[in-house]
Formats: sequence, C-alpha cells, structure tokens
Amino acid sequence: MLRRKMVDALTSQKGSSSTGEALRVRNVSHSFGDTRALNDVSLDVAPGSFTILLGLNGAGKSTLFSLITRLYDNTSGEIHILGNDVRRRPSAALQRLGVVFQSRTLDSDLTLLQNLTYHAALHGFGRRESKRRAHEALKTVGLDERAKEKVRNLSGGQARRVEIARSMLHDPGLLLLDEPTVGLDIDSRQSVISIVRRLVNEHGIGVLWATHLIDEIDKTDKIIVMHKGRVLYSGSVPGLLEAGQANDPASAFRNLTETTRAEAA
Ligand SMILES: Nc1ncnc2c1ncn2[C@@H]1O[C@H](COP(=O)(O)OP(=O)(O)OP(=O)(O)O)[C@@H](O)[C@H]1O
Repeated sequence: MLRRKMVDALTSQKGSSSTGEALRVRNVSHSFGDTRALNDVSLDVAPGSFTILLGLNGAGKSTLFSLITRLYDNTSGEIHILGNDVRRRPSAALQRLGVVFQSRTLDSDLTLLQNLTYHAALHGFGRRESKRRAHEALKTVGLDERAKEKVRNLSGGQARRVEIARSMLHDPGLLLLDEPTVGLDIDSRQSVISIVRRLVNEHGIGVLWATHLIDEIDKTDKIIVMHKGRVLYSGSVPGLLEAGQANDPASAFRNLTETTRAEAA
C-alpha cells in the first residue's frame, strides 16, 4: 500500500514537471446527441496566470468545466490538472482543483463559518484545522468579521466571495470559475475579480475564468476565445487584437466570431 502511494507520488511529480501547466486540455470533443458541444478543444492554463475563457452563450464553456471536474467523462482527448490525468488519476487531479460554479451553492441557513468548516471537513481536515482554514480563507476575501452571520444576510457579491473562499480551503493549484460575476452590480463585480487576481499574483494559482463579459479582460490576461465548441484564439490581448484585426477586444472578438459564422454559412 505504502509502496503504491510512493509510486503514485513519484508519477504525480513526474507528470507535473512533464507538462508544467495548471491545466492542460488536448483534443477534447463532447456531444449531446446530435449537438457537438465541444469540437477538438485544446488549451492550457499556466500556474500564476489569469486566463479568460471568452464565449457567447452556447460556446461550450460549461460543458468544458463539466469535463474538467469529471461531472462528465471525457471519452476523447486528455485533460491534465497539475500533471495528473483526470481519467487515470482522478483523485490526485481533483485534489488540486477548486471550483466556483455558475449557480449559488451555499447553505443560506448556516453561518459563513459553518459553510466553510463543513466543506473543509469534506476535504478531510480535522475540526480545529477546518476552522483555522475557514477563518484564513474568509480573511482573504475580506469577510472574516462576518464569519458568524448567516449567509442569507449577505449580498450577492459577498456570497460569491464566500464561495471563492470555500474553493480555496484546500490550497488548490487550479481554480475554475464559471461566469462568477453574472447578476452582480458593477462594484461587486470589481471586488470579486480583484480578489481572484490577487490570488493569482500572491498564491501563484492558475485561474480559468469563463465569461461572456468582454470588459472583464485586463491587458495582462491570457485569452481563450471559444465559439460553437471550438477554440478560435488562444494567447495574449495584443495577439487577440492582431488576430481579430481590431483596436479593442470587443471588436476583435466580434470579427473573429463573425468570420467563423460567415465561413460556416
Ligand atoms: N445537458 C445538455 N443536453 C443537451 N445539450 C446540451 C446540454 N448542455 C449543453 N448543451 C448544448 O451544448 C452546447 C454548449 O453549451 P454550454 O452550456 O456548454 O455553453 P456555455 O458556453 O456554457 O453557454 P452558457 O453561458 O449559456 O452556459 C449548446 O449548444 C447547448 O445547448
């Protein structure tokens, strides 16, 4: 048993260094009946990078997240989280993954602290360590002073911040956020996005931030444009402007996706 664990640990380290990426997706396709939701998708998220997955409704963002988190099984291609293949080594891969889903998933009748300690316990931490981690995570998102309040008293933006704190309890190396600012006012959106940018800069986490809101792009971000299940562009913001032959990201995005629409017609 111990030997098996050592072999696992060694192959895990080997896997990490062989790809060097927080997330590596290669040639992944997925269909729902006749609908091809993902078509030969390949992309990377580097450690310490804020990567925006930009796509309109129906682009395939949520389907990709469902494959990375193993809600769906990927029957084609490969997905690696910090060097661990999610099919061959699911527990090692998912151990390093934090997720903030599109829909709200906190228990509003519990306090912030109870929500987080409960979740930390699910990760296998003891009572005292769960509490310590919960307070630390709440501090990171600026809500530790409200630890003993019920979640139902929070605004939408504050609840999102608690979900981000929850996703960080087990020190993930990769964080996925699926349209995390939808429905928030402009100040709350700003607060949520700057907290996550800080996590990238201070903790070196690789972040994949799915959105259709182009104004969430910062000039230092890495951008992946998805459209109708395909990756149309992957790279820097200046590279996006060049690929889309435009002076701003919104026009570049429109030019890229409209070209694809015209080609498909
Ligand atoms: N469970 C499902 N059953 C059938 N079709 C689905 C299912 N989930 C997604 N699809 C289809 O797959 C395609 C990609 O959808 P997906 O939800 O992944 O896109 P998205 O970029 O996340 O969009 P949204 O922002 O609207 O969630 C769409 O055509 C969608 O209708």
